[in-house]
Amino acid sequence: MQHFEESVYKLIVETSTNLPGDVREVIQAAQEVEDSATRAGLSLSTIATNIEMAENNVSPICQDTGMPTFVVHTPVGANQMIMKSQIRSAIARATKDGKLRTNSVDSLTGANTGDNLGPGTPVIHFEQWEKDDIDVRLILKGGGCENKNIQYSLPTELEGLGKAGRDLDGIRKCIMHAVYQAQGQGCSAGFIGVGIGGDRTTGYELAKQQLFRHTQDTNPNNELRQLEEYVMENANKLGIGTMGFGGEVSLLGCKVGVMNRLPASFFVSVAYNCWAYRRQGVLLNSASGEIKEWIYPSGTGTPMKLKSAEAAVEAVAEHQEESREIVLQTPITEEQVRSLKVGDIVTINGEMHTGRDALHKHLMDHDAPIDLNGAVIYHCGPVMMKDQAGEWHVKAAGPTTSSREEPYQGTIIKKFGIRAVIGKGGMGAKTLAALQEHGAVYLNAIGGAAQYYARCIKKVNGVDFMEFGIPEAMWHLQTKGFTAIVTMDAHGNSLHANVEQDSFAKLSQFKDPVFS
Ligand SMILES: O=C(O)C[C@H](O)C(=O)O
Ligand code: SF4
Repeated sequence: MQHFEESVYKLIVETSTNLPGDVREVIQAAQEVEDSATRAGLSLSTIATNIEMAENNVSPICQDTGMPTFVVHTPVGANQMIMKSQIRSAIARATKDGKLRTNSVDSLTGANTGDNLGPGTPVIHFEQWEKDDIDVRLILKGGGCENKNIQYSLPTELEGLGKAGRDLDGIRKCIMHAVYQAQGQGCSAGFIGVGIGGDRTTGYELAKQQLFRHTQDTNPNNELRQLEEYVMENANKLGIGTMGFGGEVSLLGCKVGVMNRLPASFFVSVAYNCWAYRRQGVLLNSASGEIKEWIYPSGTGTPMKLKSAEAAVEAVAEHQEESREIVLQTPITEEQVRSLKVGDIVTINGEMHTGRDALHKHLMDHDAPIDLNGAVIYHCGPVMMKDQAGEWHVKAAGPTTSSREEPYQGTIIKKFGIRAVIGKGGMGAKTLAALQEHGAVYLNAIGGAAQYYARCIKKVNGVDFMEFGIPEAMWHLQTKGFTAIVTMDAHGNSLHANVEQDSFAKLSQFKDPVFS
């Protein structure tokens, strides 16, 4: 087993940096369906570029490298304690090498352990099997899509869909609702794993297990196969689209599993995974620990179709009446911001500042360490590495879900004179009102495009609040050519509110029984 740790390290690096071939195929099919001269089309081409960049740079596809979750099958007699300790070492090494973000945080104090190790992280499930080899599978599922998981207890009443009973049709309604409620916030278009039955814990486990299936497989259970096909055909009629921008493709995959339940309970558990569907596996020789084969097709065999960023932006600006291309230099003035409208594609040059949960909470009752008048705040928790000269470099830096900052954002815009907030998934009514009152905009960046945005960051000018940990610190970043779309403007318009309303109206077409 002398190679076991090295093999697990290779598995982690591959999973984080090279999206598997079967996942790429599905994203390519979505690109075919979606009109490229739309916001959704632009997002998909950015995603395609990002996938290629991650592979070439051997760097994280998305800065949120998720909760590392291993499922290991071992022959009888294999020493699971040694494997566990070597998996932990491989995780720490991959973190040190910038292949994983420091993602393990003390739930009570917020302290980051700095190496992805801590109570409950990483997650490792062992199973014994009759075979001689060791099968190690890993999924890196990020926090934003994890927040969009949902569990239903049947029977229940679902908004837009009515009663969902304890039968296949009730399950169907839950799944349609699950896709609707995620909107674009889990970086749609997504993949869902569904677990029918079990208890609250095993139901979610079953749902997550489905995400280990091959994207092109067929469910051996005939009823579930029909259900999967139904969902794939109909969920895309909701019109949520990539990043929740509206569009033809909202869901890329649906896999359903079933297990027994207690007479009193009937759970339908849904695990929502973003497009950055990072899962891979290796079959290892149990004597040496060397890799015998990879379990899912390598991404390298399925290159993404690329379009230059300029061409993609121009196509949208040319074909969408409401979209203009605008370049802004920071600091931004109130007048500049008030001239922007939903649909505009904005390119930012100059300094921006990262800030997420810890910073927003802090700024509510403290001063900022720098002048934020006219500033751009970027909801982002990057992957950072320090070189030998002590200089910081950005390894991955896509946006995080903005809605978590909804309780604070309006107050902070007002208090510090911030003119633009960049994030993903949109924000709520309170922020929209603050944008209008104080003169600011919300810009939606493409979730998961962490390499694409890292390339726009030319220099790290400084950092404050390192005590919050790397993802939560306030990084001052010098950017050039950072492009995002205005989805909430200073005139009370919100693309997110519109798409949510439209998709809600569409949801009710799935009210009538299908499987009865
Ligand atoms: O934590 C992050 O950087 C992103 C997160 O996965 C999210 O989708 O909000
Ligand atoms: S930012 Fe988006 S792509 Fe990245 S982990 Fe979160 S949900 Fe997934």
